[in-house]
Amino acid sequence: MVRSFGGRRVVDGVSLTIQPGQVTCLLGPSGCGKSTTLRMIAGVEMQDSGEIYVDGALICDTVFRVPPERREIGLMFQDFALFPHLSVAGNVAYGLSGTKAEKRARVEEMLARVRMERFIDMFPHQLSGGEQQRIALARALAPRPRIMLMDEPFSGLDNRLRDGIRDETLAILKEEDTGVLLVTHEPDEAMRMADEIALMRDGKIVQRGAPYNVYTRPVDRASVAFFSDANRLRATVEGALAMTPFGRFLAPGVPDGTEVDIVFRPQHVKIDFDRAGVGPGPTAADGTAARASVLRARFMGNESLVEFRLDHDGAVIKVTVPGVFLPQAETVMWLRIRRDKCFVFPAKEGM
Ligand SMILES: Nc1ncnc2c1ncn2[C@@H]1O[C@H](COP(=O)(O)OP(=O)(O)OP(=O)(O)O)[C@@H](O)[C@H]1O
Repeated sequence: MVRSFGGRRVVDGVSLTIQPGQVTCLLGPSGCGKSTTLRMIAGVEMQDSGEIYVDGALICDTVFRVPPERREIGLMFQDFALFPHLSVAGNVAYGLSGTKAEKRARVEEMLARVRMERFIDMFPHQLSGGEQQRIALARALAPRPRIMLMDEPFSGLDNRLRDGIRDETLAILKEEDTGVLLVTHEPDEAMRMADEIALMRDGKIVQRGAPYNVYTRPVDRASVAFFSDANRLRATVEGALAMTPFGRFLAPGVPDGTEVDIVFRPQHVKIDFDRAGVGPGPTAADGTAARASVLRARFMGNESLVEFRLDHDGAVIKVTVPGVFLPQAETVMWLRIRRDKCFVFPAKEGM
């Protein structure tokens, strides 16, 4: 699908398949086109080109268009948007067809599913944020949508509530066997919820896969950096090898003279104390140790973040260590990088 605003391609050739019972997370930084993609699928935004199918049936191309309310798509957005003048029962019944008794039965079933039966005659303003969120889920699922579209549905909730509600929501969606497309800019949320992550940047999906694969086999440096802090060493390739203070890295197929970035996460750096100016010897798993001095160290709760300055070229390397580790500034130490956790990417200008 493609959608441009003012000559800028905000969604640029996005193609997605959502499977029943599976949660696909469209993950990316603010403004990359996630919501616009979702809005086109929902039918509240028209694509410039592209087609949308539900269960093999065309629901929208640039000529033909099933209206949003007939797409059998459930929607859930950040602000819940419950109807304030309708009771909980009225909200959940909205969008249901059938006799009064059938509607009532489905409302009761859905409220039981979200453990909100007691609230059936209350009004939205009498409910907490978490309770409203559950009603919004019940309302969206009541008509048995074939796909659920969720746009940052948990971002209005406070942190402590969020994890619990996320897990509950996920369990209910799985029970209902609904296919879900969930938009989020939070990697943690995507890792927690997704069967598949579609990583989006500048209107394009740059990578798709199970959370583990997207995290451990990123396609470029920006993808590494999107999930966590990322360290970078820039090096020039000679004879398919990139020389760094941490030893040589393989750069197969990269022409001589090309610059590459060696990228690694702070949790994959090992620290050793200096022993009379000597560090640990080189190993196949961790390469060569490089001398560095502590710039600053901060306690982060579960871990400590220590920033080092490399003797070699003054580059700053971030290292996380579980628990409390707060060495004094200027302490000399030796750093090694876990070789199996490093990525070698072509260097990009300005990055
Ligand atoms: N109706 C519109 N008119 C003009 N520009 C728009 C319109 N809707 C979206 N845009 C622009 O398209 C880009 C993508 O917006 P979109 O809301 O899809 O991003 P997003 O990835 O969902 O971001 P966020 O997480 O901040 O919601 C933004 O730069 C936005 O300003």
